[in-house]
This record gives sequence, C-alpha cells and structure tokens, in this order.
Amino acid sequence: MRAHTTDKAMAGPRPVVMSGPSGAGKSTLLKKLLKEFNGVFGFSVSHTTRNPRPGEENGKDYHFVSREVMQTSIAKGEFIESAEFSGNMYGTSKAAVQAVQAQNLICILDIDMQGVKNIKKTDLNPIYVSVQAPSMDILEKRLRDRKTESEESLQKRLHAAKVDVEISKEPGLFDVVIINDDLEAAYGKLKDVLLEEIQKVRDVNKSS
Ligand SMILES: Nc1ncnc2c1ncn2[C@@H]1O[C@H](COP(=O)(O)OP(=O)(O)OP(=O)(O)O)[C@@H](O)[C@H]1O
Ligand SMILES: Nc1nc2c(ncn2[C@@H]2O[C@H](COP(=O)(O)O)[C@@H](O)[C@H]2O)c(=O)[nH]1
Repeated sequence: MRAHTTDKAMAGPRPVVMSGPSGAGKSTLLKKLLKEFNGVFGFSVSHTTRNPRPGEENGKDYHFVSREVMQTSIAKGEFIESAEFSGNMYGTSKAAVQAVQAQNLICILDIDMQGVKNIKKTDLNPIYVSVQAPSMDILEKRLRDRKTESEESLQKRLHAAKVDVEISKEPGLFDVVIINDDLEAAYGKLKDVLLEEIQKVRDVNKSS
C-alpha cells in the first residue's frame, strides 16, 4: 500500500511500532507491557481478513472483516496503512489509533515490514522497535509450537521472515532491534527503550 497522512486530531504521546517476523515474540512482549503498565499503553486494534485463532476476540485482538469490507474502508481513506501478508490483508485504521490517543495513552502498533515502511511516510512519528528471534531455526520452532499456522501459511511466514531479517539491518530504519532469546531479558530491553516515554505519560497523568 498506500500510506495516508494522519489527522492533526491524532496528536498525543509518541506511539510505538513493534515489528519483526511472525513468531519472533511481538505479541508476547506487548501483552506483558500492557499488563505491567496499565493506563500507560493502549493497543491499536488492526483490521485483518484472516480467520480468528482460538481465543482471539473480535475488536480486541483484531477487527476480523471480509476482504470486501476492508477494501471498501481503504478506498474511503479510513486507513493509515494496509498490507498483504501471508495471503491476508492487514491494516491500521485511523480510528484505531485515534481511540488510543484520545485516552492520552501510548499507542502500540504491531505491524509488518510493509507497514513500517508506510508509517514512515506519515506524520505519526513513532518509536520503531524490531523484535527478532535468535535464529531462523528457533523462529520456525516457535511458529510450529504455536500451532496456529497451516504448513502453507508457515512457509509463507518463514519466507517473509528471511526478508524481514535482511531489511531490518537497514541503518536508521529501527530505533532498536531486540533479539528475543530470553524473554525477561528482551522485555527488560523493551522497557529501557520506552522508559522516557512512559515517564512522560505518568507525569502528565499525575499533574492532571
Ligand atoms: N523468548 C521466548 N522464548 C521462547 N518462546 C517464546 C519467546 N517469546 C515468545 N515465545 C513464544 O513464541 C511464539 C510466538 O510468539 P508471538 O505469538 O508473541 O509472536 P509474534 O511475533 O507476535 O507473531 P505474529 O506476528 O505471528 O503475531 C508463542 O508461542 C510464544 O509463546
Ligand atoms: N502492515 C500491517 N501489519 C500488521 C497489522 N496487524 C498485524 N500485522 C502483522 O501481520 C503479521 C501477521 O500477524 P498474525 O496475527 O496473523 O500472526 C505480523 O507480522 C503482524 O505484525 C497491520 O495493521 N498492518
């Protein structure tokens, strides 16, 4: 895609983009962050055309929609970015980001590499974090053990992961690249990167 400039109404604390290969551990890390820093972060709920996994909730994990609905919304200019990934559409709506920023929370976007490139063309100005697995073998094991993908989807995701690993080395693309080997160590690094922004939100909340 296709990137659109965000509206002025979307101004607020600096958002955070979490990217990296499928299976690297983005959701695991951001769930820990949302739990520990309740009232500081808010998740930008993306739209997708893929089917929900067991346990996923419509409106919480994703807005699960048909391709037709998503294409129509994109054509109406309702999305900041969208991408085709592993045979499905994914996208960040303006409303998803606005809903978080309206609450003065740090908005977290979990998006793929195409999304990163497209967000770079907007005025969102996030902190860019890449989460990587220690190796392709470990990534494959994590994805297989998660038991969410068909063999076809898994192969597509591993192919996209190889591309992601190479592109993420591009100087200046990410503010930080976190190798998610030991989960607690990776989480510690993530918190270090976001500490200044977390403190800003806490200070604003204290004085209001
Ligand atoms: N440090 C870690 N050590 C071992 N397993 C991990 C670690 N981090 C995450 N995992 C496991 O790896 C699997 C993939 O993690 P997760 O679903 O968070 O990845 P993801 O990057 O969000 O993937 P996707 O982009 O497909 O949503 C999960 O089963 C998770 O429990
Ligand atoms: N460009 C975008 N990518 C997104 C968005 N929401 C999620 N994603 C990325 O898709 C893959 C696969 O996710 P999964 O939930 O099917 O495993 C992963 O890399 C996500 O980061 C989005 O709105 N835009």
